[in-house]
Amino acid sequence: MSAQKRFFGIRHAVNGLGLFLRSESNGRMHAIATVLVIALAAWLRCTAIEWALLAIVTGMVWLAEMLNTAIEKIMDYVQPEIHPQVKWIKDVAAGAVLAATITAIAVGGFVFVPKLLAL
Ligand SMILES: Nc1ncnc2c1ncn2[C@@H]1O[C@H](COP(=O)(O)OP(=O)(O)OP(=O)(O)O)[C@@H](O)[C@H]1O
Repeated sequence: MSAQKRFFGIRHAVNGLGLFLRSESNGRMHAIATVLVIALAAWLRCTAIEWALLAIVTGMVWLAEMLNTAIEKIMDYVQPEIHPQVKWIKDVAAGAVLAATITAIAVGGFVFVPKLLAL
């Protein structure tokens, strides 16, 4: 792949991130939550491994939410009418976001709660 093609690929991906943040209230919520997690981790002086765990689960939530949003948009485009199959697809995609969020909350709890209790 040429360097120019690679550059434009990254530009489209950055554009996608911007679209998600501008058009989706969930995107802005994730951005605020991410800033809060970073601030809390810095304040509580997390170790490198704790930072890594927080980064992984935060990234997982972003990944799940962005793919869920893309799936919702595809379904609204190809099948705007009510259909049981669309319900199944959208519910399962939303379930992936929930699974990632529960994991992130659990890891956040394991990392932050003992540090907060020790203050
Ligand atoms: N075309 C459809 N046919 C059947 N059920 C649908 C359809 N569109 C939406 N639903 C149901 O409504 C739910 C919400 O779908 P919608 O596309 O409104 O997502 P949303 O409210 O924008 O979700 P999110 O909060 O994740 O952005 C789906 O999980 C599904 O159960």
